Amino acid sequence: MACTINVNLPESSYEIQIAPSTLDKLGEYMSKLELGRKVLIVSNPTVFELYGARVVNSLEANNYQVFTCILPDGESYKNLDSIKEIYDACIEHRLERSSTLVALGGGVIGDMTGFAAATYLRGINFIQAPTTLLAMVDSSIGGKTGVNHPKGKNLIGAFYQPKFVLIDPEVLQTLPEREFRAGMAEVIKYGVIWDAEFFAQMEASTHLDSIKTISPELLETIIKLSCQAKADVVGQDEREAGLRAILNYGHTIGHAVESLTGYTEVIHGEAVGIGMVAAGEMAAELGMWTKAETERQNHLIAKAGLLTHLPKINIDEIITAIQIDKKVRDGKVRFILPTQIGKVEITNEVPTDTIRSVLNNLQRM
Ligand SMILES: NC(=O)c1ccc[n+]([C@@H]2O[C@H](COP(=O)([O-])OP(=O)(O)OC[C@H]3O[C@@H](n4cnc5c(N)ncnc54)[C@H](O)[C@@H]3O)[C@@H](O)[C@H]2O)c1
Ligand SMILES: O=C(O)C(=O)C[C@@H](O)[C@H](O)[C@H](O)COP(=O)(O)O
Ligand SMILES: [Zn+2]
Repeated sequence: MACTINVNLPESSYEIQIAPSTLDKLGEYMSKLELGRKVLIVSNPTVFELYGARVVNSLEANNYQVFTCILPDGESYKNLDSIKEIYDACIEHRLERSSTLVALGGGVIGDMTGFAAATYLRGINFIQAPTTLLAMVDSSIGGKTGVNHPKGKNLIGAFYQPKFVLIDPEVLQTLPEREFRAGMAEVIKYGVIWDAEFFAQMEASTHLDSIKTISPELLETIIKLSCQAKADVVGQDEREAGLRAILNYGHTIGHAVESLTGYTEVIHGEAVGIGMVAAGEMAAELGMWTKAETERQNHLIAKAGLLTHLPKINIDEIITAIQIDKKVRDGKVRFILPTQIGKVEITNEVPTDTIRSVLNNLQRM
């Protein structure tokens, strides 16, 4: 299944390499870029125990001097304290401008490592080695890096691109099923916002809800088409001046749900699934697409084993939380809403009554 996808950008194009056992080739890939000899691997105990030795061996075999920074596991550690731990390790090991940070883990590790790389010495090299489905198909690509603030998701960050992304799909075999399903939410997102054919292919498939039973061919397609969709969008609008906002489909309500449930009860991908259901229902209320299309979308989300109703959260708190969404303009919350499977639009404003009634209905389900 080896394949290369290019992320074409004005100043910092790079490759996404997808191949089995590719983690063992990280050192080799790095050598081609003529980077400095010092490398700091940023990971967490869960992932490092499983895959750290392979990455260390590959780097050492290519004459890199390797250091590690192992952060606690979990979204609740995606904060500035963890970034300070990365800076401390960089300083302790005298990392230089030519040195490299390697993010080995899911989206939490990837977002934090990218932010530390963007800011340490005003910018050093970084590489994404994603180990969750979500990180492979979404967070490792496109250069959105950052951390959460107690008041909301990803409020502090920078756009900063990796030198390359190395995807070894075999590592998904150890991923907990819940995390696999969460990744499927971002995969389904690409079908709704960008690729109707891909959506239909998933609709016609079975076993979308388990890494143990999904067919290897479908998994391969899912990773490739998702990476391609993300690369296409980011290639047209690196810094979210316009088009890129479509990648935020489902995230306005999703981020509020995630933060209001303390980042553990509902994890990112699950919250995005609920957010897509809410956005689809809003679009139907506003006559932007049909009820039948909403049901097609919701059916696929449910088939991937994801929640389609809103957990018990105070709806006023959700309405308040969405006011700090990054798409807010002139104080108005803007939503990405679908017009048909494969197409979405950014709205100017959705009446608060519509938001409230959709959320109420989703909670009663
Ligand atoms: N930058 C972006 O464009 C972007 C896009 C989407 C999501 N995100 C961010 O990504 C984060 C979510 O990332 P995530 O879903 O990868 O969660 P995560 O990073 O928390 O990883 C999920 C869990 O899986 C474990 N894990 C990772 N790989 C494993 C493997 N191969 N085997 C066994 N266990 C493994 C991790 O230790 C963790 O416990 C959120 O913070 C979200 O905001 C960023
Ligand atoms: O890459 C993007 O652009 C996205 O919006 C991808 C999202 O899946 C991701 O969760 C992103 O981190 C959300 O961005 P934010 O700007 O709303 O924090
Ligand atoms: Zn996301």
